[in-house]
Amino acid sequence: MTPSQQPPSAGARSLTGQEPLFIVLNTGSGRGDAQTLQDTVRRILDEAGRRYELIPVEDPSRLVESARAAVRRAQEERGVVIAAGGDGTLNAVAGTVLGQGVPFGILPQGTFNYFGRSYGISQDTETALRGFLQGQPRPVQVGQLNGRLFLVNASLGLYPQLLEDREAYKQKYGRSRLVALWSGLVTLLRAPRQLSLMLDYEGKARTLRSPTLVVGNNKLQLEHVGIPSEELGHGRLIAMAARPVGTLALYGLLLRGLASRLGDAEHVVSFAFDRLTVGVRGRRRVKVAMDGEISWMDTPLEFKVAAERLPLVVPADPQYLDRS
Ligand SMILES: Nc1ncnc2c1ncn2[C@@H]1O[C@H](COP(=O)(O)OP(=O)(O)OP(=O)(O)O)[C@@H](O)[C@H]1O
Repeated sequence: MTPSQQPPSAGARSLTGQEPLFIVLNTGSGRGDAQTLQDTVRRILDEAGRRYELIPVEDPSRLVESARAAVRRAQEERGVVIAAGGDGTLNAVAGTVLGQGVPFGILPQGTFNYFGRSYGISQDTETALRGFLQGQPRPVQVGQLNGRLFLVNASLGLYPQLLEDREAYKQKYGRSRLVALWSGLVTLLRAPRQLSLMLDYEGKARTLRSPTLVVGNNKLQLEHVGIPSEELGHGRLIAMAARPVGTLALYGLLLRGLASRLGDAEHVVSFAFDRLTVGVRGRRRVKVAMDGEISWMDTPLEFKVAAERLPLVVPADPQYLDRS
């Protein structure tokens, strides 16, 4: 049997430490210098005597194409695909890895790095890479929106707007969590539009007027905004929406959310599901954000837990675990 004929679950095979590594690296991610990052990766892998190929991507519109080529090589040579970048980059590479029988490693380089942080994978490249070198794959749950993967969250309405404005602020004022917070406040000063949502899940149909709907697959982020996350990860995702409130109350609610106390608010509805269909009255297409990247999608939207798990390589030795 050739590697490409292996069943998809073979991606969770144990690593021997001899696999060649195909590293897709977004040179535009994070605040650090991409050259320093590449030098660090080369130094550690040369020292460890590992065979590897660095695939730097300068134009992010070519990320998926580069990731597909890396997956093909990894299938042919029983290798591992590693993504280096922010959650957007990890999303693009993970989307090509899922179901292909190839283990997946990450070197988080973004601003928030919710995905890596929730599995204890360090934002420090050296620690993350050393952790990878002695790590093993673990199957992790990912979500899908209309068939496209998300690692951390997928959303529509106000939340994608917040992200789009944040990106514009980032271009102007640089990358920091403070700039992200400030741009969020500015977005809220413009009156957000209410959406008429028709939700269908677990055999229930309900309608909801809300400026935004966010579906989360990340415990850390849910805990950060104060939403209960116990049901997450057992084949369930968590949806959050603001109940219909006046504009002024909405500002209060969203400010509380930015201050990490969204879950306290009686105006937030959240529920767990394995499959959720969302219609949006009067809209055939809506703007959505998936792991921070914005795109347009046809309605109705279908959110679900992906049937396949992603074989994420996580550090086996606790000295490399980093939850900061
Ligand atoms: N799937 C994708 N398709 C097109 N462009 C992408 C994709 N993923 C990321 N990008 C772009 O690549 C650049 C780097 O994104 P990435 O999310 O990797 O890092 P970041 O922006 O530093 O992280 P953060 O979102 O945490 O600030 C951004 O300009 C982003 O828009």
